[in-house]
Formats: sequence, structure tokens, C-alpha cells
Amino acid sequence: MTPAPIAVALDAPDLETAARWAALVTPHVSTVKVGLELYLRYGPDVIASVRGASGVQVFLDLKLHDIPNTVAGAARAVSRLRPAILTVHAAGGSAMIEAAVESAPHTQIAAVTILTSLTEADLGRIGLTGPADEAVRRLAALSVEAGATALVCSPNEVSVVRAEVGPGITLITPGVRPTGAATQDQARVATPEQALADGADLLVIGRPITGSPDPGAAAAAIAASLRRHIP
Ligand SMILES: O=C(O)c1cc(=O)[nH]c(=O)n1[C@@H]1O[C@H](COP(=O)(O)O)[C@@H](O)[C@H]1O
Repeated sequence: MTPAPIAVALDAPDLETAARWAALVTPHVSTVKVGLELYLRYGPDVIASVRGASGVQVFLDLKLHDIPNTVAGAARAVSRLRPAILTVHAAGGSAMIEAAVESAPHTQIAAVTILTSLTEADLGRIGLTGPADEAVRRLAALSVEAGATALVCSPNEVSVVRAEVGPGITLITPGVRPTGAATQDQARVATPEQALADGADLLVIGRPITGSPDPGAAAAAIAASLRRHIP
């Protein structure tokens, strides 16, 4: 069976746990995601550990956000690890996104638009007044113009972003919660089935899978539900 278009967020405190989660979920999902917690603790070695024998696609979520020269150097430094995807913050601007794209030619650069943990009230407080989907649409357009071929947004904005950027861009949505699951610190959320139906290409799901007593079974259940809803 083809693995489901899910990136499991391996937000673990230690490498052994992350590698165990990765081994349990890789039969069911296309991708595993390494974020700041693991990378800052273990560095580049973490990539090989979670890739394991399966050779699953690794998404390196470092959310780079700095001046173009610094981001270029950082993207170059991690591109030798050959992550399939690397995140940068869209709010770093066009030149910064271009620098990342040029410095990591074998990695897909994904621009994070507006964090899924932010409400519209939070956005107002940081000076981004107006509906979240308008800010997300604007950042999405800017990022694609700068050469990003993937975008990160919440499932609530995915249809607006798809209409803006067309079919060729990979849309990645965190803020995904199966029906009844706790929202935790996520603010703009939807179910996996809804996110996919609205046009997402890859769903980022962490705690609803890794917080389960059996992460392999939790990943398999979500994958099966996606197959039932979207053939
Ligand atoms: O870039 C991301 O992956 C990301 C962007 C965003 O806007 N929101 C967001 O939650 N994420 C990441 O997606 C994962 C979500 O994890 P859960 O909330 O546990 O499903 C975490 O690893 C976050 O770092």
C-alpha cells in the first residue's frame, strides 16, 4: 500500500524515542519531520538515525529566519544531509527565501506563512491586522515568486492558497487534528480528511500520533481513514 501523505513530527526529547517512533510509523506514512528540539540537541546525526533502514523521506523543519547571507550559509550547511524539505519563515522576505533556494538546490524549500498556533487576535498584536487567510495568501504569493516550491499554512487557508498559487506548489499543513483529538497549542486546525479534501499535499501530524500508546497503530488508523475518504 502507498504510504499516506503524512509527515509525522518527531518532537521527542531524545534520539532513541525519535528513532523508535520513526520505525513504527514509516510503514504507514511518506515522511518523518525533524524539528528544532531534536536537531539542536543532536545535530546532523539525527537525520541518519530517523531515516533508518527504510530510507523514509526526511523533512528538516528548522524555520530559518535571518538575513539572506546567514540563511544561505545555514541552508548550504544542512543541504549536504539531503533533507527532502527544509523550512524557512516567509516573513524573512523575498531575498532571504531566494538565498535559501539557491543554496540548497537538491532540497525543496518550504516557506512557513503564518504559524498555526496564532489566532487572528495574536496576528493583530504583531501588526498583521485583518483575516489570517489574507496574510497567508500574501506571504504565499511572495514566497512562490521568490522560488519556494512548497508552502506551510493551516488547513483553514489551504484552499485560498491553492487558488492563489495553482497546482504545481506543494501545500503542507500542520494544525491537523483527528475528530475529537485535543487541539493543544494549535489555534487554526482541521481534521486530516478536511485538510486533504481542501487541497493539502502533505499533512504534518505530531502528538495525535506520537502521544498515542501505539504510534504505529495511530498512524495506520489515520492513513486508513484518509484512504476511505479520498480514494
Ligand atoms: O513548519 C511546521 O512544521 C509547523 C508550522 C506551523 O505553522 N505550525 C506547526 O505546528 N508546525 C510544526 O508542526 C508540528 C505540529 O505538531 P502537533 O501539534 O503535535 O501535531 C510541530 O512539529 C510544529 O513545529
